[in-house]
Amino acid sequence: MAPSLGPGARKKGKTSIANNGSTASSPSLRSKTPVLVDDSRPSSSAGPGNVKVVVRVRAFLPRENDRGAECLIEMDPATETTRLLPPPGSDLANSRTQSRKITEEKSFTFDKSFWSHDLEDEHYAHQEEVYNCLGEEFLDHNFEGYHTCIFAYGQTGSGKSYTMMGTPDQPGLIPRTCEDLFERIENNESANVSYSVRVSYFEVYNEHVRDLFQPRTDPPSYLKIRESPAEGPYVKDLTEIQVKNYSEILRYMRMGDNSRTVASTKMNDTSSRSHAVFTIMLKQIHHDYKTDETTERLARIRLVDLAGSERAKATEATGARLREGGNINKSLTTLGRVIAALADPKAARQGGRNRRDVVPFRDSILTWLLKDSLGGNSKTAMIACIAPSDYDETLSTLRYADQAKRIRLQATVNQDHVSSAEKDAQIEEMQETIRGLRWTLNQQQQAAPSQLAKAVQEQDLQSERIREYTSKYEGMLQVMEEKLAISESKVRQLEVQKEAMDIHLKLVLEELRNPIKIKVEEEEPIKREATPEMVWEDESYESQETEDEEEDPEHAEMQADFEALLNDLQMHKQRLAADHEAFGIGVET
Ligand SMILES: Nc1ncnc2c1ncn2[C@@H]1O[C@H](COP(=O)(O)OP(=O)(O)OP(=O)(O)O)[C@@H](O)[C@H]1O
Repeated sequence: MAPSLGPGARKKGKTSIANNGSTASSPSLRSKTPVLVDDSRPSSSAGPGNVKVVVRVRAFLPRENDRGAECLIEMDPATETTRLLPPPGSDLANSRTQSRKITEEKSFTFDKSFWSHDLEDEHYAHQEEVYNCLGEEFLDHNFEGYHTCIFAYGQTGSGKSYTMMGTPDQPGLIPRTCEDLFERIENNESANVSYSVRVSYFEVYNEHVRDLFQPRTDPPSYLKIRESPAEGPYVKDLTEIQVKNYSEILRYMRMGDNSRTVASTKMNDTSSRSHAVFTIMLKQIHHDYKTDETTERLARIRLVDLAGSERAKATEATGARLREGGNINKSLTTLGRVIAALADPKAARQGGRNRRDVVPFRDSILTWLLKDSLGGNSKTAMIACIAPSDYDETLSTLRYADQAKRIRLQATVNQDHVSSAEKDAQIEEMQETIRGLRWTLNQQQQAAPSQLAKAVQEQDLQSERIREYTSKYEGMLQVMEEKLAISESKVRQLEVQKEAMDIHLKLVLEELRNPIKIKVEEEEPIKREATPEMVWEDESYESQETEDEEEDPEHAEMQADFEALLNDLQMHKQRLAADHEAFGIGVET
């Protein structure tokens, strides 16, 4: 059996893009270990397991119109080729390029080129098209159980934030992904699948990580990075919020976005001075009522708006802005070195430990945190955003993008089988740890005055324990919520079965009350009149039929099944009510 875990199907009327040929129901849900994707199958134009790279050029901004800038970009929608033309001699903004006298036409081919330069053009790519061509395909992968990452790269003011976040009128890839995600969840009527969606949002500013779901403090509070063998590098104590619907996720997204470090520079009125990482964790929990087995699929959706590379001269930055710019450029240079190392076939061939040593992930916070998305278990896409009239910066962005195309990834379906007993054991273990932590905290609070000084010294240790206690407690609540979702799914499945049984029983009873009369051929009565024994036999048969109606074993068996089902349903409803009471969650049963 391979039930569909989720509404992986795309909405009607949207641009359809080939994916890896995998479906939501394959590979088998029973597998305990992650399943490796078959890279030999035909795939999208990105090639199997490679980073998908698209390019988008924006329209002129008022300052570019004012200087009479010329568009240096040409795109061919048929071949997905992007051409960068040399700037005209009269363009002072490109004077640095001309002084070197090495400007020439350059041509690149990517998986998709979005022409967003001229609104009047028939090929103009709106926000919706960018989502339909990229976001939708990546959300399909998430429902299949893959981690994904989409990051926007480009010089300052090239349209990264516009593409990722957009405006209230022209929402970008992040709000569209959130909307489609909840639309798919709500449209999935399968009684045996439950969902859990959690979000987090952080920024990397001046090589520090800041939680965008926490209010700003003075001095600012920064988070630490840890690495786990299973998950790789992660941000410790980062706020993760469970969200139930689109409006809720939108509210948190806006809240985090308003908290981002933004400043006005000469190149961009609202320039992002940090790299922002919006993460959605999608968990699909499939429960099979008949076997009482639970399978979980986890997908991490990472949407990254990088800060833009900038030339200090062009931005005319000084002081804090200059320092920010320096840090931004430093981490982007490291990103460039990481991409170059990953794209290098020699480094890739080394594999294993050596390969990791060669790639300088640890040289910046950004690359360290994106390690998994760039060189590991993820399907990843890069959106190279370019301005229409900056030769040098655009060439540098296109070269980055060209290198990124060659990075091969090892995406696997993140799927696990968890029995009810294992979940219970997990909760029990967590409760035990929490009890222990609570006891230690109480002991410290009740410490005698003589011990107080020592306790003060241990303040750091204690706040660390409180943080650990809170995070364990939140972890336990999450597992309990998942258990509750499974119980609710059981009740839903039983109700569906009961409904089907009700209809079936009604039909059977109806048929027994009004049996279908078989039309007798005209010549038969004539025959019967001739043989009275047959009339007697028929009568006997009729009376037998009446007895059958009363004692039909099939009917009795069905009745027994139905009663057992009702008992089951009653029992699960009682358990569910008890769970609700135990977890203090007021949900109608
Ligand atoms: N496709 C587009 N259509 C219309 N306007 C756009 C488009 N792309 C960008 N813009 C406009 O260009 C300006 C700069 O865009 P944006 O802020 O997204 O750049 P950025 O690359 O994020 O810059 P930074 O790195 O400095 O944060 C904004 O005013 C934005 O509205």
